[in-house]
Amino acid sequence: MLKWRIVMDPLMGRSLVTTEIVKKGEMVVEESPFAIGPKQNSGIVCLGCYRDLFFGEDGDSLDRCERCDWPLCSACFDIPDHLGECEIFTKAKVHFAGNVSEDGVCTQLDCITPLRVLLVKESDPDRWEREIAPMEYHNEERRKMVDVWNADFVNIAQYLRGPCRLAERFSEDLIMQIVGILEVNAFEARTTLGYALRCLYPITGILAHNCVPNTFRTIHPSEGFKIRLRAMCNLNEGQQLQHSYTYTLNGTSQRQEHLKNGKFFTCECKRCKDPTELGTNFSTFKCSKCEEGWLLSTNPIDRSCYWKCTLCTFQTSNNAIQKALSVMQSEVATLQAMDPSPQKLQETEKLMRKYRVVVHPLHFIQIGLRQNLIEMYGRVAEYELSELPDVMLEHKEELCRQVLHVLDVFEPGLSRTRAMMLYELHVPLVLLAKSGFISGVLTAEALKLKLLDVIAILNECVDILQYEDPETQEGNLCKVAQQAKNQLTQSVEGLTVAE
Ligand SMILES: C[S@@+](CC[C@H](N)C(=O)[O-])C[C@H]1O[C@@H](n2cnc3c(N)ncnc32)[C@H](O)[C@@H]1O
Repeated sequence: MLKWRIVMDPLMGRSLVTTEIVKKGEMVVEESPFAIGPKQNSGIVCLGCYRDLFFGEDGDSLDRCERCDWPLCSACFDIPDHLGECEIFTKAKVHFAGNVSEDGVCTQLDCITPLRVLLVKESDPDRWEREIAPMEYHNEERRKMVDVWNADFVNIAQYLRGPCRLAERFSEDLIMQIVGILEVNAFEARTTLGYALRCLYPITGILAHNCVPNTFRTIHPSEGFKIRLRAMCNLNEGQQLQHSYTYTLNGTSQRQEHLKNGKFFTCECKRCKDPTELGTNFSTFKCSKCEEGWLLSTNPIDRSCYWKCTLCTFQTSNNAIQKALSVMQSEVATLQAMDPSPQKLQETEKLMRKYRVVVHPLHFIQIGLRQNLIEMYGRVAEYELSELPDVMLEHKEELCRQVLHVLDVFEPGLSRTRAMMLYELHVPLVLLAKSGFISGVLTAEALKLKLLDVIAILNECVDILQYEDPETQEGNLCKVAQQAKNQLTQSVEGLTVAE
């Protein structure tokens, strides 16, 4: 029996609920994509493997399909995904110009994924009617975004119907419906080499959004981009299945904006409505008047709200807060654009100190900076693991624990980000335990207990990552974490023998 069924809600439209109790980690949905293709606004990519391709200014490139001359690397010359559009482009003699805009976008490729959906619709009309036609596409709201709508209309609908000679097969309305369906419902996936693409899944696409999701998905590039949806925690019968359409480690105003502009709704989940973001203070500012109190939004889902101090009478407009946030975000973005280096690490520490007087220590800006630091400690020159003194290892440990603290609230249970953080955490813990033992601060018994704690941490990491495609970066990390766990287990056994 299926573990899900579709229900209708006047506010959310269709969503999925469980038909039985589902245990943490249990699979709820498994399906193959209806269609896959390049992301909207991508650069020039291979239409088979999505790797970036180099095209000269005059459109010169070796990576062109021999038949239609559209971008295709030599390894993908006979890939089935490309055959449909290849035939159309060849017949219509539409030349791929190879132009990219200043920001690196190749608009000529925007038509590919909608065209692939159109071709599957033609070959399997029943499946289209059953699975894709009922999907939401928010035409009314999309039309109001005049520039984007017009660009899609010209670059996709008119391009396919005009130069590609498909006017008799596909109407403008149908093409624009598919453009909307892809925007609202498609998932981003990565190939085994890490190149991005988008995939449209009929069932998984029905999932409702929540800023604290209760499911997690793995997409398997080595199995034709099959998707598997699992329970992140134990679920009751009849419980709505939810995942996050947005980045959970963004603050409420950022998540709200992304959902409004990209998915056309206002999220009214518990987390969004709570000014403290479930007690984490993920969007909380410091009061600039009394310095002791915290500034909290009076209504986080209303852009015209104001912010009030928890201790004094100070209040300020949401506009003022958003301006302060965008200044901080652009400072952070400048820093993030730098290649990892000792200078970048030091500047990140400096920025974190600077913001201490502006926002709560667990504010999302601070958590983002911590994530950057965690990645750099142990990996950049002068801060390599062998060079880190205990005090810096303790600092890395603390950074990891703070990120894990917010993840406990926003992604409770089986979360990929949590697994990555646990892996990062295990490194300073092992090194600190060993240096404590060598310096005589820790007895062999105390060392053993510490290493057993680390084994438990790696165990949880492997437990989460075991579901990933072994050919992906995450799947690879699972193997590495498993090896680290085995080595530590051996060390602990060795310790026991020595006692
Ligand atoms: C990926 S679709 C989900 C399936 C869709 N409800 C349907 O009937 O096909 C995303 C759309 O569902 C609605 N939706 C999903 N989660 C929602 C939520 N938490 N609150 C309000 N609307 C939501 C929004 O209209 C959103 O654009």
